[in-house]
Amino acid sequence: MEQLPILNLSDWHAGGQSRHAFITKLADAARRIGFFYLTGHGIELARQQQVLLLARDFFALPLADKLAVKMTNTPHFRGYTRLQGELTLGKPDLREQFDIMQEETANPPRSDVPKWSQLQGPNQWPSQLPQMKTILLEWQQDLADTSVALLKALAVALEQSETAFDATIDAGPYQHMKLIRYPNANGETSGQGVGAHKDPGYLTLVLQDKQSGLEVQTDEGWLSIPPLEGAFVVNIGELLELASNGYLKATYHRVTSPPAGVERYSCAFFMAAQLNATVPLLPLPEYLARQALGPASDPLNPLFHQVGQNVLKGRLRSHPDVAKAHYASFANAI
Ligand SMILES: O=C(O)CCC(=O)C(=O)O
Ligand SMILES: [Fe+2]
Repeated sequence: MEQLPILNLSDWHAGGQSRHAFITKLADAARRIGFFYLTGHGIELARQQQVLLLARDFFALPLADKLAVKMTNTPHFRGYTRLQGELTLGKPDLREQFDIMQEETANPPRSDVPKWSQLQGPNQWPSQLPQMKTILLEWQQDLADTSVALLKALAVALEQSETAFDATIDAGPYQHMKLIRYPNANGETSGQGVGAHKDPGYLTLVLQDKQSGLEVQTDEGWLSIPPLEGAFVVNIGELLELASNGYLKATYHRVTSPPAGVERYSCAFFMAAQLNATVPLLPLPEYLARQALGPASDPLNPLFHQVGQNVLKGRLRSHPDVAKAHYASFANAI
């Protein structure tokens, strides 16, 4: 079975022939597989290792310390989710995670503002790891910059202006990241680290430790994506599939629990349009439009051009405990 293509982002920044070759390779990977490795992004190996180490330190804290920053504390979908606290395909995922988004102030809940404005708010930080806030916020910003460069390259690959998506991210793209720990299945439960899903946003960048487990759906079955030192695994999200009328592919992927005696750590970063944006349907030239099959949307996750509503719906479905605690009347309505 084939390997994922490796794209070097410094080719995009170099311009000229290198940029041209990068765009051609990117268009092919994003259309055929929806996944690729990214190198040349300028984020040093030492920082990648630091973030994975931080994940280890955080998950090694006593459960009570982790629960002090649990996601259900607030309506903003940030903080700690314990093992099996999240659902994919209606089934609990065998992973624990710590989520942050942009550091923001909360909007007072009011009936005349959209419900998704409650996604915004402050992050929760564990007092035991005082360095965590600075490290992760800088990391998140650097990954946002990297993903915006890729978004521009994808616009060019679709024969659009580099600025085609700018209006949807001009107040800063939506940023969301998770530290994740996957324990081994221990023979007790299914090995669903995370069930098969598509990511909802524009682009996802995943950093894996040395342990495989990520798998991508292809015509020939599930393709394993082993870690490649220094590289991020990048995938296309549903908003890009939607914007390109299905020319770009948001691909199903999943994580299988590691074998006995092993655990797996990863850090996933999700970039989307800003919450108040409406995602454009790009006017593809005829020769590309002919190959656009229409978005093969996940029937369990209907696509919304309106980003805030789309993001909130996904979060409510993944985190039923937060939905119950903070969105009770609303969750029933969608
Ligand atoms: O942990 C990984 O490698 C990927 C996780 C993932 O697909 C997700 O959280 O959306
Ligand atoms: Fe994912």
